[in-house]
Amino acid sequence: MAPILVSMEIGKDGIAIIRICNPPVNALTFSGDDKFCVGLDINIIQKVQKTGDTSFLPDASVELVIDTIENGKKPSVAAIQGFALGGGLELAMGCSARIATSRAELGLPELKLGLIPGCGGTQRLPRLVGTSKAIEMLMSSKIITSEEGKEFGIIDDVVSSHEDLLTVSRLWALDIAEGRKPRTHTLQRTDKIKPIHESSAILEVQRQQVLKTPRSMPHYKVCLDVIEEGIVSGGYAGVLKEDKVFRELVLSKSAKALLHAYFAERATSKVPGITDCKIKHRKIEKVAVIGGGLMGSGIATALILSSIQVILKEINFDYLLKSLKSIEVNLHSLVKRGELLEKKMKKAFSLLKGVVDYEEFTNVDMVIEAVNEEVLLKQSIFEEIEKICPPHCIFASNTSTIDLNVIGARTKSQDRIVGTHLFSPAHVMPLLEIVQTENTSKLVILDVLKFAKIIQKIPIVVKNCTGFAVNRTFFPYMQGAEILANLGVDVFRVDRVITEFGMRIGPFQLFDLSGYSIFLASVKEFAAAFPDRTFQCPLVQLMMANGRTGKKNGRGYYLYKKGKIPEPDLSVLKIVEESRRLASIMPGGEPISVMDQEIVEMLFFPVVNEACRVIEEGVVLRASDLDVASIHGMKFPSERGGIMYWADSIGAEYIYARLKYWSKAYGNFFQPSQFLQEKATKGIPLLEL
Ligand SMILES: C[C@H](O)CC(=O)SCCNC(=O)CCNC(=O)[C@H](O)C(C)(C)COP(=O)(O)OP(=O)(O)OC[C@H]1O[C@@H](n2cnc3c(N)ncnc32)[C@H](O)[C@@H]1OP(=O)(O)O
Repeated sequence: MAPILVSMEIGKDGIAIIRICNPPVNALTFSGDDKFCVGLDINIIQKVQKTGDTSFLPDASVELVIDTIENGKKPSVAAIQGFALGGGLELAMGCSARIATSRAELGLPELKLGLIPGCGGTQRLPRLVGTSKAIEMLMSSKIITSEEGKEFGIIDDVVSSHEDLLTVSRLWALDIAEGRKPRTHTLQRTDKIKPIHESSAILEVQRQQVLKTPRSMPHYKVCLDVIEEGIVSGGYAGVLKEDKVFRELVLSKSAKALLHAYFAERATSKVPGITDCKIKHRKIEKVAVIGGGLMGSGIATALILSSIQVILKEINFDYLLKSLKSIEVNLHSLVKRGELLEKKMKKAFSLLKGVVDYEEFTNVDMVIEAVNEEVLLKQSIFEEIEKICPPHCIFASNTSTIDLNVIGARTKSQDRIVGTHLFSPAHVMPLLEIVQTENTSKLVILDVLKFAKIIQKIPIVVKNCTGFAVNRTFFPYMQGAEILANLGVDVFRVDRVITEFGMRIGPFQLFDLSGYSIFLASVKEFAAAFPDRTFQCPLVQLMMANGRTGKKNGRGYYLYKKGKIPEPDLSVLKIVEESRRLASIMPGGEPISVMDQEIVEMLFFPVVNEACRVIEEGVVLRASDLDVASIHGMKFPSERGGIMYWADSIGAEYIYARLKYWSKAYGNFFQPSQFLQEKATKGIPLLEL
């Protein structure tokens, strides 16, 4: 690791400017060129986790932040630009004042990494913004703007430019040093902290919330305990407890898994042969979206929120108005949830233009087709846009199943065709699967990778195949649930066990939410591509024949009523019985008996198995891409590190043995892949290629 450059320069006014430079993001440093500090160097955390030796962690909490900065002889002022995150914001909160540029971003995201702040953040944040706000910021790991920071009480002054930052910070330092402004010691402040009984009540409400999070996430509750220690016994005692807990948590199972997920996510934007070459990406400023249904309107929402100009095309004015309305609803719901300012919503909406023809397509940089999954329709659209769009324009399809070569078969622009598979709702779900065919140019992939960054999506670059990486890998999860139901396992028990494992909802509720007809269309595609391992299950058709369409008509495995939590509909059990009779896969005609753990394994081991095939076929660049895909595409619990990390924590040998056993008992669906067998026999982790 290169040494961190520290410089100190004393100006004529007697104010010393300390700069510590540690590119690219100033990990636990004061002030580099464009980022204040993004917190403790995460590579150090990784080193501690690999070695089990916590002595690699800096002893900064008391000695540096309390003794030197907060209680030192001279007052200090934090001049913040870029990011002040984690330990970076904690250093700033130890200063007597904080000045930030208007574009600076602040936050304590440690809980996202399975940790709690370790430099006094659990103590100083409540003292600056009040207990409730501090808990909200900590629990959500949310990053806020400097304007919000000022409103909440973290930031003392916001300046409009980089040039003003040092000038204004210097003035603040002089004013404090010469007594014109008070020198504050955040840790000693009590004005924002409510009396103990009121604070305890706030903390108790949060504890009840935390109980709802998976058991494998201890740090949420521990964080509340540490905040409480500071309220009951004082800030200094709180800092000491925080330091102790931080060091324990670094080595916890969930922190290791979450850090793996963090590094896996970082890796996805690095594509050998593309991002390491000297190709320069082009700007994507104006995008046409074709089709304004659920996906298209979600995509348009995501784009305008990222300041991209959007032309939304529908086939007639009726449909167009509906699409524009959906986008408006999407934006309003973000405002209502406090995730978007009214002003920004208006600006976003002004970037949208609805059309019913191709006239406006002459100067777009990219087209994203998001119409129904009909091959002929998509082919004619691509043929049409090739005639109208400029030669640099990228032709993207949001298809989740159809072969991109088939979609682009009637064009000459094979090199410009790419898959941009977003997940619904597209303005909320963070994953973007970028599908490259053998003809897609490197430049187009590079452009779409940059585009992903602009629209704040996590990209994974995958090869063209049925279901691509995410749907293909997770299709067996839904099929596994159907098999279990037909083997005699209660559908509601399956959902309960799976949510206890950490999935947000169980597979049967997922059937209800995603819609039965979409699932049936996938079964058709998968049966054609992988006939040997696709289970033809009568259950979904039976549900539809009984007038159930899931959430759409309020009746599925669950009953859906506006504003109410979905309730299991026990009358569905008769339909499940009928399916069991038709499928006839119960050994000896009797329901099988399984432990809860086996339910988890029978659903997720087939996923691991398919993931192995996806890796072997080179559909993904690295096995850890499937961890990212599982967390962000399927909501696999991040504290388990993703599907492959979780599989490795169990071991390929055990997974192989279980699949082999089930394949003999229940059929080919469970047949272990060659890749898994090899890894199991050689004892090599699945993440190791
Ligand atoms: C004691 C304390 O309480 C404990 C802590 O502080 S724990 C650390 C808390 N801080 C964080 O979690 C911040 C993590 N970083 C981020 O969220 C994002 O990187 C960011 C929002 C700061 C910047 O995003 P962006 O501008 O898109 O740049 P991004 O590509 O992510 O990062 C640039 C490089 O900096 C690295 N980096 C970012 N944060 C880092 C950190 N805290 N330590 C070491 N490296 C870091 C990234 O890995 C990346 O390296 P790479 O190019 O080799 O992959």
